[in-house]
Amino acid sequence: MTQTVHPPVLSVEGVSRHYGARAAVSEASLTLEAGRITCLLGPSGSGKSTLLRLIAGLEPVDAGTIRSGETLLSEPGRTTPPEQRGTGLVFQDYALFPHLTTLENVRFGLSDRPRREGKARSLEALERVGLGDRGNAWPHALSGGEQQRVALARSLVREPAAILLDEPFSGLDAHLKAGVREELTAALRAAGAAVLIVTHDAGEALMMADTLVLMDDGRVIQSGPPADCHDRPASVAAARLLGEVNVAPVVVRQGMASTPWGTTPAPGVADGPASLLLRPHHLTPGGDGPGAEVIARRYGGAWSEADLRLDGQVWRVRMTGEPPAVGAIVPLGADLSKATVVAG
Ligand SMILES: Nc1ncnc2c1ncn2[C@@H]1O[C@H](COP(=O)(O)OP(=O)(O)OP(=O)(O)O)[C@@H](O)[C@H]1O
Repeated sequence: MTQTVHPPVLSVEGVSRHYGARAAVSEASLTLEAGRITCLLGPSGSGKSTLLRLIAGLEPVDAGTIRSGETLLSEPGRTTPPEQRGTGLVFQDYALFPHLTTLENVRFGLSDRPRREGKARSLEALERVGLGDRGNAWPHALSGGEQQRVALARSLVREPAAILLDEPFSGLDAHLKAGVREELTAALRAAGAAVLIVTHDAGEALMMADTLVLMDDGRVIQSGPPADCHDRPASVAAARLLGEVNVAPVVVRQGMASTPWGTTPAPGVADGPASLLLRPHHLTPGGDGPGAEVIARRYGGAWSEADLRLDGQVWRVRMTGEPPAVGAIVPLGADLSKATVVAG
């Protein structure tokens, strides 16, 4: 079997950035690989944009290093300027020049090259994002998604080894987002560059990323494939970043945690109080689980929700079909193979 190789393009190791006494980014590490999309996800103020600016070379690091292969790009006291880093940046608002055509906007990225070469390469970049026939269009005549692809083409035309995008879908209407996301993902994958996308939308990150990097309070709290981060969260904060989760206190003894459904492994968690994490769709009313009281129900069409109380703990359950009536006592089952036990 052949294995796809994704060479590291950018290595960020232990970088920090302070504003006054406050650390916006603390000892963050990540690796961007060729042909792979990494999504940086975190709540507002967690340091995502600051980390992106450090990687782009728009700000100096206070600690740590950023390297491209063997080349050192950032260390305390030394920052290679953005235009010399081989990194393309796509801003939130696309920042197209309204008085330049689509082709001229893209060619602007190559204004240091001979005119003929610049034009040929710009056309090629527009073709790569599916806009080869829109070179003469003015930005205002393009949809939001098309403008975004022009911004991407302007970045791609310089053939960057890495492309950084800050909240690329935030300016788009909800009904456009899914389509634009697919188009942009396809164009980015076709380009073969290492891609970093900053977002605060968990659904978006889960769908787009090959690798997720979760940030909270300036720190990287978990990174890995989306399904691993979702199903095996490293902490309560990491679990909450990727969607709703039940958090229940449990006690760990000799590597096993006791739950209302029996014991479950708690690898690496010290004996004593800990937290059991279970997503609402891994709980089901019915079967032969212990009896729980329905205290709330929300019918939602394809998916419905109910809150069930069991031994003083309220569990959020997500199910297909109608939820049971409020006040009913129903058996509550859990898929313990999907449970995670974390410290704290
Ligand atoms: N230039 C600056 N001067 C002072 N503080 C800053 C500056 N830039 C960012 N901060 C602070 O650093 C922290 C991280 O900000 P950052 O913009 O990186 O977060 P974020 O995760 O991108 O947030 P959002 O999703 O809201 O854009 C915040 O507390 C912010 O107020």
